[in-house]
Amino acid sequence: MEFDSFALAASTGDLEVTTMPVVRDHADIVEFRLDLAEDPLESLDDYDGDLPVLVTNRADWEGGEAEDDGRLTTLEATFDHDAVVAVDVELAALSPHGPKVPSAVSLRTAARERGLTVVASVHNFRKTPTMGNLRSLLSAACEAGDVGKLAVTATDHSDSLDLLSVTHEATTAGHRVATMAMGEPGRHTRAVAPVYGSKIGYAPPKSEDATAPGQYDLRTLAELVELL
Ligand SMILES: O=C1C[C@@](O)(C(=O)O)C[C@@H](O)[C@@H]1O
Repeated sequence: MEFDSFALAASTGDLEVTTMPVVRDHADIVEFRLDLAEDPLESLDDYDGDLPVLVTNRADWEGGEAEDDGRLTTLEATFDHDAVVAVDVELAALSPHGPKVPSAVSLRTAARERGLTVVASVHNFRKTPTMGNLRSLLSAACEAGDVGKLAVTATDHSDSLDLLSVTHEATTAGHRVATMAMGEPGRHTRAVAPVYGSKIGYAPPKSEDATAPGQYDLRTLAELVELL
């Protein structure tokens, strides 16, 4: 999957949601959060749905539940599954001389050898960095992956405007990006960022199963994006 146009991801730790009508009607892809699943590899083996899968095994140091021990091995073990078309890897794990050990550079090579799309992601659960930092983070993510993803926390609307501006700039420069502001003041960016070029939206099938702060449920986000 190339993510040349907007794709809506049903974000979940439970692949069984793919049988729900709301998911079948509105999702283009499933983001399978391995770190939120009971037995991720077994669930993937049992998966025979039609939706392609983006795999994520979010590190505990980046807001997820996965500890470094075995995290990348589990992630890479999903690559042989036919439904898996894309993988999310944290930018901090991809910098060859970065602080994060183990490094995910060889996992990225393995993903590309199998034709998977690599989403290089950056999250900030505390704040929205300054414009200059947003720009450099997003451009580093675009350099490291096929899609550069930036999820920050907005504390007011000007944070949201900054995020939308860098989304627009990067898209105009020819990059594929996925952006969103987490938290209540940034919520609308989930619907609006696609207008400025963001290529992936994330939403839980049911709002009580949100995988990040401020997410709309899948049906609501689908309707908002469609309307805009
Ligand atoms: O990185 C992202 C985006 C996200 O954090 C969000 O804000 O919707 C949700 C995560 O599941 C996903 O991996």
